[in-house]
Amino acid sequence: MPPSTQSTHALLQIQGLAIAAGDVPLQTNLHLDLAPGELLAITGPSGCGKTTLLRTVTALQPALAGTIRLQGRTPEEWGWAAFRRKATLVTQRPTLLDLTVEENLRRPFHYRTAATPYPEQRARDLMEELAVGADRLTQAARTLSIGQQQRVCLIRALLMDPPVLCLDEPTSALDPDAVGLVERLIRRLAQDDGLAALVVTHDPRLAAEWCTRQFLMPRAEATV
Ligand SMILES: Nc1ncnc2c1ncn2[C@@H]1O[C@H](COP(=O)(O)OP(=O)(O)OP(=O)(O)O)[C@@H](O)[C@H]1O
Repeated sequence: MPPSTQSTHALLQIQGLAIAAGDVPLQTNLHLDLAPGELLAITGPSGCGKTTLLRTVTALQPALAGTIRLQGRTPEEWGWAAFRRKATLVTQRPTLLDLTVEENLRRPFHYRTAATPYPEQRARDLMEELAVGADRLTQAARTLSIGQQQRVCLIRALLMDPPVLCLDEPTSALDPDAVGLVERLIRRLAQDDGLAALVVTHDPRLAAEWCTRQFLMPRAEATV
């Protein structure tokens, strides 16, 4: 059997996926399904390709083989930009532009593929809920602490309402109180709105308590 974890009503369906660093294969024949509301922890040894999997699933780098379908359609069928809005990566290291927090949050809504206007009140509410504070919307984003920046990156992704979030070590820079706030928010969105997530983590508590299933990725097939 290939390494796999399956669910019954797939929102995201990954079949026979081979992921690589350059052209060196890290994992082959991966099969993963994700249903609405599911939070799937991706765990495994350092260097096995967890981040690479998230980058491949969000169409930021090509797969060596296999198919990815979101709501039944491949990235090519969605169009790359539209697909990335529906399967959105929040990277481990914050990636904020040298602008204010609010300008960063508004940025994705400038593009043609944005279907809705910037949800100003929701942004304020999420800034409060994650204890960054709505008063920081006018602050230069890169002057926030790394933990605050990590939460702003999560808020930026959530404002686009993606059906699938790919979270790479989402709590690595957070203190325990902030971890609790992020956990409560993600679980509520999963329960109430059917948000699904792939969550890469080295934290066994996060994998066991936040997530509804776990996928343990084996060691990389080749050393890069
Ligand atoms: N752009 C790249 N060029 C060369 N090697 C790369 C590149 N990206 C990833 N790799 C290599 O691919 C392998 C997998 O990296 P990846 O970041 O996906 O692992 P990971 O499982 O997320 O690791 P960790 O748990 O340490 O974060 C590593 O050996 C890494 O050095």
